Amino acid sequence: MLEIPASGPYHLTNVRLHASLTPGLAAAFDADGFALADIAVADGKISSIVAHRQSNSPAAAADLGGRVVMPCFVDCHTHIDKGHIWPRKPNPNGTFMGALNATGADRAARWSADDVARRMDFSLRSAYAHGTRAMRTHLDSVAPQEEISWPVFETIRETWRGRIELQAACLLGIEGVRDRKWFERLAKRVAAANGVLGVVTYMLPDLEELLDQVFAQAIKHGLDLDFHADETDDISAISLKKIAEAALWNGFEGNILVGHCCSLARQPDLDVLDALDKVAKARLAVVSLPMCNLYLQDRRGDKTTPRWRGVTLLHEMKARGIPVAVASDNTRDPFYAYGDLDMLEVYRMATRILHFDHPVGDWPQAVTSTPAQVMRLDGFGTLAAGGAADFVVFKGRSWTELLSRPESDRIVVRDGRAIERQLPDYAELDDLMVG
Ligand SMILES: Nc1ccnc(=O)[nH]1
Repeated sequence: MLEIPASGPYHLTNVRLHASLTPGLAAAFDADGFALADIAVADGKISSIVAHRQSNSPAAAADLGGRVVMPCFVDCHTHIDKGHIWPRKPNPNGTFMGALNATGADRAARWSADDVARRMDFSLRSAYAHGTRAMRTHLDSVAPQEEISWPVFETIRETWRGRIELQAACLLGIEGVRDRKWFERLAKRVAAANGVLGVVTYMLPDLEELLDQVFAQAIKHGLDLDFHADETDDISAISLKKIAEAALWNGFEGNILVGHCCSLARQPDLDVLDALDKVAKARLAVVSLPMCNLYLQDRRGDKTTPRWRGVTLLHEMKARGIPVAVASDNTRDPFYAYGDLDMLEVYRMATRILHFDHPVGDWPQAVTSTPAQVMRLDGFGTLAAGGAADFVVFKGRSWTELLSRPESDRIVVRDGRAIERQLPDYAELDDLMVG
């Protein structure tokens, strides 16, 4: 069995690395983007990565036999304030409206600071064990929840610093911006927590004015933006384009991440081209949530069969240079009954749902370096000499091996050492699920 040395510097030899994740590596990459390499680790950092040479590996090196090694994951769109409430608040019919109503009722009745903190910690332990290094969560910020969840988040972010870098974005329907005084207070609260300003956009008559308010607050406080947009099959939902237009006419210079954008995949080609031109020009980044949207979209709650996948047009976006990511989204809550914040599962499912293959190209960046850039996390999501020795050692030696099994026996290395990767037991949350 492979053991990562528990002390001192060490070498890993015969490691399979992907071209898209190892920018500095000069090696003969194969058609799948892989090359064999040798990695040296010292003092929690990668001291060197070189192309594998049979002849001059140090005698004491651990031979990985061609296993794939990837940098730790970056999960840029989650909802760990909602996570794991399913047992006490299931979605009665699996639809989006069912999810909104169930979550709203559970939030009002149950989301005390202790409840939110314990479920968040559970989620973070799972993500950490699976190999996630950084995460952005949305925090439901409909009054009075913002006063409960943001202080909990700030405490947990400190507790987890160094294991998972945490960011938070506020989440509310954009109609909430109509209460200007309250929204200005919320923006100030978000700024005080060094957070990200977020809203859910849909086609309201005053959408443009409301977007201007959101941009004005982001500019005033120097905040990045994070939207939930067009999470629907309704082709008249074009708020992604409206966000791009608002970014352009407000001259916004911060980072903007837009999630979901499901309706775009249903729109006529000319409308799509127009929207994507604007998205590229406004330098928006887009995250698709393939597991949650496969579950939630095209479900009518009437025992009919879904006919489309719910994901947005990531290939067309990437071809235009728009930064694109995939992420976990919800876990075991009314929006998605499953999930464990395992970014390998997200990547595996995305490969099937979104065709991240044949060729794989640089799609692995969608769960690593691209979300890291959107989140302004320098050096995260790549493997490079001088960078942190934060990586995941898989059993698989190829894409077909890596993406066929759950890889429950992966080794997660943080600061050069293999971590204990025990997943939390669901029973820990049982007392929160009664009543
Ligand atoms: N997909 C989602 C939309 C809104 N809120 C959520 O938690 N999830």
